[in-house]
Amino acid sequence: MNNITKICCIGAGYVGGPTMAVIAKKCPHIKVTVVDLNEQRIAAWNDPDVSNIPVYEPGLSEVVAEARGRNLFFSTDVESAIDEAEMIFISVNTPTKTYGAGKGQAADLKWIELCARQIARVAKDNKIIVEKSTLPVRTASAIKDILQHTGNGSQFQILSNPEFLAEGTAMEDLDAPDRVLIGGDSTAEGQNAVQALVDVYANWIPRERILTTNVWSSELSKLTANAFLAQRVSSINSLTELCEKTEANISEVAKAIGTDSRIGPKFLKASVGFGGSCFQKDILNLVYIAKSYGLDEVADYWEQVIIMNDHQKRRFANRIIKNLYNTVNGKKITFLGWAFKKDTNDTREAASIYVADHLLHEQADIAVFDPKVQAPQVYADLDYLRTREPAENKSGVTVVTDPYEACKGAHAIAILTEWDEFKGYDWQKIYDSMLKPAKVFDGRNLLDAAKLQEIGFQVWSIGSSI
Ligand SMILES: NC(=O)c1ccc[n+]([C@@H]2O[C@H](COP(=O)([O-])OP(=O)(O)OC[C@H]3O[C@@H](n4cnc5c(N)ncnc54)[C@H](O)[C@@H]3O)[C@@H](O)[C@H]2O)c1
Ligand SMILES: O=c1ccn([C@@H]2O[C@H](COP(=O)(O)OP(=O)(O)O[C@H]3O[C@H](CO)[C@@H](O)[C@H](O)[C@H]3O)[C@@H](O)[C@H]2O)c(=O)[nH]1
Repeated sequence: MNNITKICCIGAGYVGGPTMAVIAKKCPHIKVTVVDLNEQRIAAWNDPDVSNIPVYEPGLSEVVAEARGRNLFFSTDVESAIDEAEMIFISVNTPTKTYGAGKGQAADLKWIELCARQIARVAKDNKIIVEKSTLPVRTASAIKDILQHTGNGSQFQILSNPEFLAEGTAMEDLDAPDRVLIGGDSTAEGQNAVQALVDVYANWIPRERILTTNVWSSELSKLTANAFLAQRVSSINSLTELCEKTEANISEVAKAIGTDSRIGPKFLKASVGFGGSCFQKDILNLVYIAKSYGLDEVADYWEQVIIMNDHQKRRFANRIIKNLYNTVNGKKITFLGWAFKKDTNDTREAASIYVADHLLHEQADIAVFDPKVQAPQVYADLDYLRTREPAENKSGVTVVTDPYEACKGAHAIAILTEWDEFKGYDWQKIYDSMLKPAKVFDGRNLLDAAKLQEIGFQVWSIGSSI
């Protein structure tokens, strides 16, 4: 089975779409079919105008335009794609459970199980199943259990191949990853399957960057990588508060420690708090797994990363309230940015949602501008919290499509996402249109605080006493 010619990927989301587009681009000899139950999403992937594909990532639409219809296909016909493929990637969502045992911590594997059952029902010959979704360690054994009982004699090999791309840089990350990780069984059949997947990636990735391990190490490495990355953000954020009290400056501290080659400069950018669909979910999952083995100290250690992140988001909102003379009731506060980071339209777990929610409790009047996020998404994010009626979210928040319009008449501007375009705005024009004193709360340390102060703004940057 070493020469794979047909791949299917179940799940056409932020991972399935870009990952498969890159495989299709790099491996024109492989037919790649991405399937999803969500008809609207598949229709968007198939939109003749590639600028309408459902995931915004710099460089993605060009790759889709090149490969779509040649060897890259998007379809809702899940069964045919499973039947046809030699290798099936499972790239469905694995969110935190919102009910039952493990509620609020464990990963909800409902969709993974559905995939396994569907493969078991449809497959008529041997297949390699690749876990691309982020999964709790030992999930492969559950998938195997389901697949081994098909009764039709088909053989399945389960591989773990976690994805490490970050949104906003997905295409670069997929093009030249630090490493690709593949976990498989140590049996001859398992190693054959590993080799088949290594051969796919070796079409463009140097062999020495393709790491192979056992399945469990691979599954656990994904959760560990995210826990370590998020821990760095919480560590630097924990010190922002101390900097504000002591006249130290967090950017200077980050630079000073980041030049130590043992620490390194990346992931030391202080912020309003990390967001995204992965960090919180994966750490909570790690915490849950540790607890389920009775490892309470291990669980507590990692949970602290989330506690610090929640504190940072709340602290930012409280800082705005305090600075606006302890009341934001009826005051217009403009959010520049809603996405969880720049260069993506993804808003899952974005800090903006929680900061807005906190300010809405205080009856602020919020205006939102984000270059890539539209109004329905903003309201859906707030409604998902279920902290107030949807009508109240609608009346408390206005989503504006022009940044200058968004800032007009505002008491304060809060920077929630580090979009580059915010730096190039005409800040004098914005200042002139605002109520005075005009305040900027920079949750990303994005703007030049000294320049804004020269214009007349009162500026508060995270982790400095400005
Ligand atoms: N978003 C990221 O940057 C990122 C990076 C690395 C890993 N991951 C992991 O990858 C997985 C997918 O994440 P995502 O962000 O792409 O999620 P997503 O929600 O964007 O996409 C998942 C898709 O799977 C589809 N789906 C669910 N069940 C299905 C089924 N039974 N049959 C067909 N389609 C089905 C959904 O309709 C949805 O479109 C998660 O486990 C996540 O933790 C995400
Ligand atoms: O120094 C930093 C770095 C990041 N962040 C924030 O942390 C969050 C996550 O950022 P990032 O990791 O760049 O984006 P993700 O797309 O969430 O990617 C993470 O989560 C993915 C899903 O598992 C993994 O594949 C990636 O390797 C991992 O970086 C965002 O809100 C960032 O603004 C900071 O505040 N400071």
